[in-house]
Amino acid sequence: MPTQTVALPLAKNDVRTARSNSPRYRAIDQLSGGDPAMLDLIERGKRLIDRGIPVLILGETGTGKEYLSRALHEYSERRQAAWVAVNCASIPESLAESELFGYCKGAFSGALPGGMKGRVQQADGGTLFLDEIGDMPFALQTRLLRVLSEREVIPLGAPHPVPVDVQLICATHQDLKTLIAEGRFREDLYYRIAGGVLRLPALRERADRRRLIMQMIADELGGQPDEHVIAPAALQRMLAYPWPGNLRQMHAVIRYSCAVMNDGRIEVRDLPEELMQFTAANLGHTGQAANVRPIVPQADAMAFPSRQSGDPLRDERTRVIDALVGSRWNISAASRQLGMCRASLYRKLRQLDIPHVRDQAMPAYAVA
Ligand SMILES: Nc1ncnc2c1ncn2[C@@H]1O[C@H](COP(=O)(O)OP(=O)(O)OP(=O)(O)O)[C@@H](O)[C@H]1O
Repeated sequence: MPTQTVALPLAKNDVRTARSNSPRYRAIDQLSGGDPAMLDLIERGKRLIDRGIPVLILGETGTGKEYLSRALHEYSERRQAAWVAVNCASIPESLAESELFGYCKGAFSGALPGGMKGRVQQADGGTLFLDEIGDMPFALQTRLLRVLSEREVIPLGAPHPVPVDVQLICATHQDLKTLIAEGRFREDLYYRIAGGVLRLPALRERADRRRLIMQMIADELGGQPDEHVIAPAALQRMLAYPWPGNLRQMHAVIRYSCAVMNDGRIEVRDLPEELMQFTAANLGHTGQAANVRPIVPQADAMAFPSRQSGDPLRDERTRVIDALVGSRWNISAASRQLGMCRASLYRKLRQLDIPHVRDQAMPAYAVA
């Protein structure tokens, strides 16, 4: 199945030129681990895709917009033809027109002798994925609008238009309505590209995080999902973490953890720094608590006096809090996990300034 990505000479940040090294795309039905909003979105996407309706995928960075675009193409009747991705944010304005629409022999000095087919024409019969559409230069928006309404392109220097038939999928993390209000995005183009809008949920809002984590670990290690490959405290931390970088960040964390773990099991110490430093108590400060289901009454993190970095007791305190949160404050289970008796754990709580949950009006910890 042909796949093309833009590798513009001056594009410094088109990360997708690396796709050929790690193209682990998923089929459309594998994009959800059972999250109801995702299941609904997938069903709507499947119904839309072969109707000649342009699809607009919205979502925060790293929520899987490109994966969804690719999966929709693979599901569609156009799957035998090309899926051509263009990152509108990384096209230098001076090259944009020729890259997108192509040019004829001798169109300008420095042009390839035989001319060049533009990306739109390369996607003929298949799918054109315009990523970061909100960053498309205004002048180019006007040209694109014409292509979409006339269903033809005029390569630079060409005497006649060339008909094209593409399924258009656009994506952006930006609020296009705001860009329109600011005069940075054409309203008529918006209505042309937003035939069907699919809004991907942020990872912190998804109810299928546990299954996603297990599936990503299984993919990384090869094999079936298996909860034994991750310690409960490490899993709890991943479930409670707000994932500002969404699936991209989760994937990177899992790759890292699988690379550094010992004895085939991910422990808290195998998590990268941002998760090591994260304790559920941070939720009170990040404002993410609304997306996280509390296991104990919600709380003010100040209830647990925090220790500064460099404090030798800090790591131990984090480890103890994780065990307590992971066991839902079951002291016997937490002490077993920490390898100490119940009396020692109570002593530790006093030594590390961790008030027992029952002694607080509003204890601080939450898990997903
Ligand atoms: N369903 C999935 N399963 C596993 N990993 C995924 C999935 N979706 C996305 N990823 C991971 O997240 C990364 C980002 O995905 P993708 O490029 O589709 O997101 P995006 O929303 O288009 O990002 P951006 O807004 O930055 O362009 C992928 O490279 C992959 O590592």
